[in-house]
Amino acid sequence: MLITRHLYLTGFRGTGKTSVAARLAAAWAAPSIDLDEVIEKKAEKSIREIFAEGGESLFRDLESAALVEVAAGRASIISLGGGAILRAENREVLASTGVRVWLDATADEICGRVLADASTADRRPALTALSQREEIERLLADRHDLYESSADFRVDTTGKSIDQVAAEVMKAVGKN
Ligand SMILES: Nc1ncnc2c1ncn2[C@@H]1O[C@H](COP(=O)(O)OP(=O)(O)OP(=O)(O)O)[C@@H](O)[C@H]1O
Ligand SMILES: O=C(O)C1=C[C@@H](O)[C@@H](O)[C@H](O)C1
Ligand SMILES: [Mg+2]
Repeated sequence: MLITRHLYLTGFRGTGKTSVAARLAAAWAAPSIDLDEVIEKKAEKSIREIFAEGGESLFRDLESAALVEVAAGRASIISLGGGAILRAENREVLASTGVRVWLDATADEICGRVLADASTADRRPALTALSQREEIERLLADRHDLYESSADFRVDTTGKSIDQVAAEVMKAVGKN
């Protein structure tokens, strides 16, 4: 299937953006881009190293630059970092260049997924001084309205398999 606009997957860490993007890309034979990976490739550093060097503000600057670059490219399935919706300039790029699907999940579900996959926690530096569980709860609550207002569709992933979520995204955007 030929996609004519980007499909952006937004949502908190561990909601399945990268996993679902891979499924959609396979189903539609469309390119899939992971914004966190683009940032790491361009910087030639891991996200953890970028945070260690310049903190969250350096990471957010690199994230905004990477988003502008991929948004200008060929129509793709683009999985975003969990905080890509924080900056207004990013939200404008998303709204004007693609369809935005928010993958949501409860804090319990996210904790379970992140704890089950130790590499996820390792690849994502802490953004607060809170415990992992408290950080997830706090940021989910703080970001809720931004995720909501930055989305054309919301898909609740709690208790669903990656294949089920991918099928719901396809249904939501009207391409099965
Ligand atoms: N629906 C699901 N059911 C069970 N496990 C899932 C589901 N979606 C994702 N996972 C698991 O949760 C972990 C995180 O998934 P994934 O990397 O796709 O999330 P993400 O939203 O891209 O996270 P990040 O923002 O950290 O990049 C992986 O171990 C993945 O296998
Ligand atoms: O939730 C966040 O702010 C982040 C999520 C990850 O995808 C990475 O983009 C980075 O670790 C920041
Ligand atoms: Mg991801």
